[in-house]
Amino acid sequence: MWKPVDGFDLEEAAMNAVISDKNTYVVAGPGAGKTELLAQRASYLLETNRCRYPRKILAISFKKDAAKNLAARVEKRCGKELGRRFVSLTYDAFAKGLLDRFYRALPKIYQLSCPTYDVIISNKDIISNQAEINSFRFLTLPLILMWAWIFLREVISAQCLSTFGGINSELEHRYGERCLVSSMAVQKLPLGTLNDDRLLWKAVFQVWQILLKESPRLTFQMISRLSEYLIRCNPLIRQCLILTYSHIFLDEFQDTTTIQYDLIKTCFHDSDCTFTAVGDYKQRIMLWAGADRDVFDKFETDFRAIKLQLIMNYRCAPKLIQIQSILTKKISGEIVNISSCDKWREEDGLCQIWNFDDYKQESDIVAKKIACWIKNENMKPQDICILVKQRPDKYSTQLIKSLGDFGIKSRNESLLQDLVAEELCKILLDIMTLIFFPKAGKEWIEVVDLLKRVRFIDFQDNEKIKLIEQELSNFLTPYKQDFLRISSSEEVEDVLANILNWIGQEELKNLFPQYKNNNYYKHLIKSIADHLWNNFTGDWMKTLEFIKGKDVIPIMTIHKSKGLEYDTVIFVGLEDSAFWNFKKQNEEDTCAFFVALSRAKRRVIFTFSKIRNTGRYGVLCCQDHSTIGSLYDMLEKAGVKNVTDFQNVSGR
Ligand SMILES: Nc1ncnc2c1ncn2[C@@H]1O[C@H](COP(=O)(O)OP(=O)(O)OP(=O)(O)O)[C@@H](O)[C@H]1O
Repeated sequence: MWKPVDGFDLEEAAMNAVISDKNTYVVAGPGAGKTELLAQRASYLLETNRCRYPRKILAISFKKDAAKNLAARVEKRCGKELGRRFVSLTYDAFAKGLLDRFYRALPKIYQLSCPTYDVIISNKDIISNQAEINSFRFLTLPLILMWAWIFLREVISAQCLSTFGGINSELEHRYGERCLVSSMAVQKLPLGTLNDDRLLWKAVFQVWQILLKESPRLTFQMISRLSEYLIRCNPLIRQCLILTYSHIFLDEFQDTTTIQYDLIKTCFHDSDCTFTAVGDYKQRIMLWAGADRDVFDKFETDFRAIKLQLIMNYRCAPKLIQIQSILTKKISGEIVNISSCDKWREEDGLCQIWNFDDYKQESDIVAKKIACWIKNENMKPQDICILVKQRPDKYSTQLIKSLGDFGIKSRNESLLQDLVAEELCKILLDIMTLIFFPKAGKEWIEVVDLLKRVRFIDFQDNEKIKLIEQELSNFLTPYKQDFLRISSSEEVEDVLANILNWIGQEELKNLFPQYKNNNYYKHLIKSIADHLWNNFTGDWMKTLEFIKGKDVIPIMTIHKSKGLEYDTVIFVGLEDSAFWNFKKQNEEDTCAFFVALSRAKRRVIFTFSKIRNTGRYGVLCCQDHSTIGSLYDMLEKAGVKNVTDFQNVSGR
């Protein structure tokens, strides 16, 4: 009989979800082991061949690093060989992969004019990029001053709507830019009338045509709509998908948007694929990005899915679970009795609010405290996380300096988190590590394994594997000198390109189809080179460790912290200006607060500073917390202590 892997004990409902042959959705709070449940289920399905060879499991997450972490967990639980049949992607990568492979199968009117297209990250750039192009046509004098350009841009941007694909002035008058861009992916394709508004439909259609046909540029939402359309129009492609994947996992299901749900439904509804979705209503923090409030109900109805609830919290200490229960009641009205795991004592867990006169005092004290913990509690920097609601640059610059004074490294993850999660980045960092430290065992195994896959070498063909190892060893030796001579980011890029040439760029792209888009591939190599060079301090090995996050305190937004966990979390700036939209999105911000609180295993500190440099150009602003008073009320109700006296903090 199959038993959970790696000595994990699963509560009854979790075990039922792991071995279920029905569509299920698991609703559970933070730290309940939802992600672990997916990893265990993957092991179960692969080890028992319930996921029948050669079919695979498709897991879909929101963030690149979440997809990567899940794949790593599965590989750890059931080994590399079986782990290859676990395909872990983000929603965006799944949709883009379909479009990139099958774009030719789209009906003519929605076909791309060429196979490569740029991805528009922000909706607002749908129009403003075009505005720039058009405006340059008007502004032929290169010497026009910058301020004039910024001013004109606003005006031109509005004008652009009328010139944009010949949209007439009536449309321009009737619909602002915002209305148009937010309507682009609202409907499934082909476009019909939007709320019977024929003119709006016409305008949206024209913008679609321009973005598809004239130097193609698409948002991920548009990519999802196109993928959904092409699957709907091509039953054979859908059949291929169904034959490839027998089981589908959906992580963080509470944040699924209607567009994403439509795509999944079109791909796999009424098939023999079995779904497992996991999520937590209280961690729904993507409403602003279109998360569908009814997604659990839709899923239950459409897929006749069975609901399972978990009651454990394996992550957090009991005192923190108590505080979370108070928030849970406020967010969902539920009174649930969550149990902690038995590694904790009843009194374990600490939550405090630290109050400061200004942000400099805050940085100074927080850095000292962290230095104390690292020294006295034997903690590693990566056991600690600094969270902010938004703009890590504004909220953490001073703190990074103060930590640096204690020799503690910290970094803003928003610049690196996604990049480091890229396969390409991992491959290059592994090879660079081997160049400087040929005995790095883990990296050696990873690179040899990659070469075996790229060169189609049987995993048991020891002779050929030896040859590959020799080839790798010969390749690495001269590169150390090349790196030591480097004096610019461009030169790093050249060396990286040489490494990739040696592996075989086309072969790599076949193995990782996400890199078939050449623009994206080149952009990635450039970003990796820039980050390596910008963080180079004279010692390449140290630079590599920094990029990998070794001995570095991560600083990130709450959104980036989803799914992650740390011994200690310090949330900087529990203040009105950080939660600037609290009145309008009270529910979502309260959920965000809940996510922040629940990332900590043992200790969570919230800071409040009376003065902070949050104004434009770093202008000092007085801070308040009356608007987010309900968050303070909850903490007070949970008995969380306010600390104002830091006299005895030494840090040394
Ligand atoms: N059955 C289990 N026994 C012991 N530890 C577990 C078990 N399941 C999960 N854990 C541990 O608990 C922690 C939280 O697990 P996991 O990340 O899977 O939770 P989650 O429900 O996905 O959390 P969140 O929604 O807050 O991101 C991890 O450190 C994981 O290794």
